[in-house]
Amino acid sequence: MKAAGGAITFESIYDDSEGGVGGAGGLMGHLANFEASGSQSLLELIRKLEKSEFPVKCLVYDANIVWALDIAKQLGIAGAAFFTQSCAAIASYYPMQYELTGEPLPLPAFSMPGLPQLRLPDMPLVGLDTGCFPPIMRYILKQFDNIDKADWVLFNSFDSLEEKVVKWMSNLWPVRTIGPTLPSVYLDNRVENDSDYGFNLYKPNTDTCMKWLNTKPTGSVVYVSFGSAASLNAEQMAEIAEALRQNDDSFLWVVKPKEESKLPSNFVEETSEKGLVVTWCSQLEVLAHQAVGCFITHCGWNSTVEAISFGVPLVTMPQFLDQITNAYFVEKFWDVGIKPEADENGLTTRNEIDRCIREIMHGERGHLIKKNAIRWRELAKEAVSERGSSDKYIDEIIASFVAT
Ligand SMILES: O=c1ccn([C@@H]2O[C@H](COP(=O)(O)OP(=O)(O)O[C@H]3O[C@H](CO)[C@@H](O)[C@H](O)[C@H]3O)[C@@H](O)[C@H]2O)c(=O)[nH]1
Repeated sequence: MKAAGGAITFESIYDDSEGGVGGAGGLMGHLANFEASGSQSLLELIRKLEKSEFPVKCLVYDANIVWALDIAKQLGIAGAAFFTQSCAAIASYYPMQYELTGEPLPLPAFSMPGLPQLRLPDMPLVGLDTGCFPPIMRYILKQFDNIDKADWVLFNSFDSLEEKVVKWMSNLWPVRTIGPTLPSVYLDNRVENDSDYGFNLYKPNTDTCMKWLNTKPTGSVVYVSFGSAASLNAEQMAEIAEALRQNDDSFLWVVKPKEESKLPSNFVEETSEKGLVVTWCSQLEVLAHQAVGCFITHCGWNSTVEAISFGVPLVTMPQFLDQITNAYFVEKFWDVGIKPEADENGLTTRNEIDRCIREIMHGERGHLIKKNAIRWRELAKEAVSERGSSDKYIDEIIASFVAT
């Protein structure tokens, strides 16, 4: 598949919910408002484009936005659901939808040896909500309401990474893995000038991070980030801080502005010789840097795929939802990371984190994990290279519209 920088144009849809997620109705209120105003605005946009040089042939929508598919169908265009979580995570939610409705599952649930079948009351939602079945879970399961009508079901994954589950899921829907969905400059470098897609990405602190990483030896830095949504409690933040302080390796830690007050006092100043703390960074550039030797992560799916694509070993500290499944696959199936054990109070202690960093950075197991990580990195590249699985699927999908 060929694409040229600048071949993508952007249009916006209108969302009139005041304050967004932070508004009076919170997340659920925002989602309801978004449905009301966003669906109308999306409909108008597609109708406007019908008369343009580039009428819409297919609507690729975040699978969480189920109403987008209804609009595509209403307008007679194709709809492709794009899941932003792994195939395995989505497969683990799927039976819960049937648990909820009481209908029988159309096929036996996907099972992996050692991966427990999640049931509704087990869903780990720490930090998101309380109660065994909060509204957010109901919202997630809504993804399956109309999925049978989607023309394609896409994942930011690749076939060899999730072979068994992709096979299982293909009995349900027209599944295609099209990942890793990273700029080609980080993978096979086939697309010219694509690093920024012609627009400015949000990349704060890049110079600071790159200059600092450039001074560090290969594989010597521990990168720590918990993505955009997770919020650790102060006690857990302190344990990570002390682990990084007592460990001999250098570290680069992304601490979001709302978390900064949870750092032990004077931590940044006292560790400035070996550590850099920033509020955000360009994670792709950091993970691609040869100085990074391991990544302490919450295992959000994007971070997991990115680390796999760059061959960076992981220390996993999942917080909720799919992150638990991702961490499980990282350790047990792909063998690219280690999960520190939490104590009886759910706290992952400084000594345990430190032990895992040492093991990954300098231990025998770490050596094997690094080798595996490099193998997965090659498979990720292969998937998006000419005639690789993801490349072929993208061609197939595009060809299906060109033909119509
Ligand atoms: O300093 C940083 C930190 C993160 N990132 C990027 O931000 C994204 C973070 O995504 P992810 O790792 O998936 O974490 P979350 O933002 O927490 O993702 C939410 O959405 C994911 C996809 O649905 C789920 O897998 C997670 O559980 C959910 O928390 C990645 O692309 C990172 O490269 C940066 O660029 N700079």
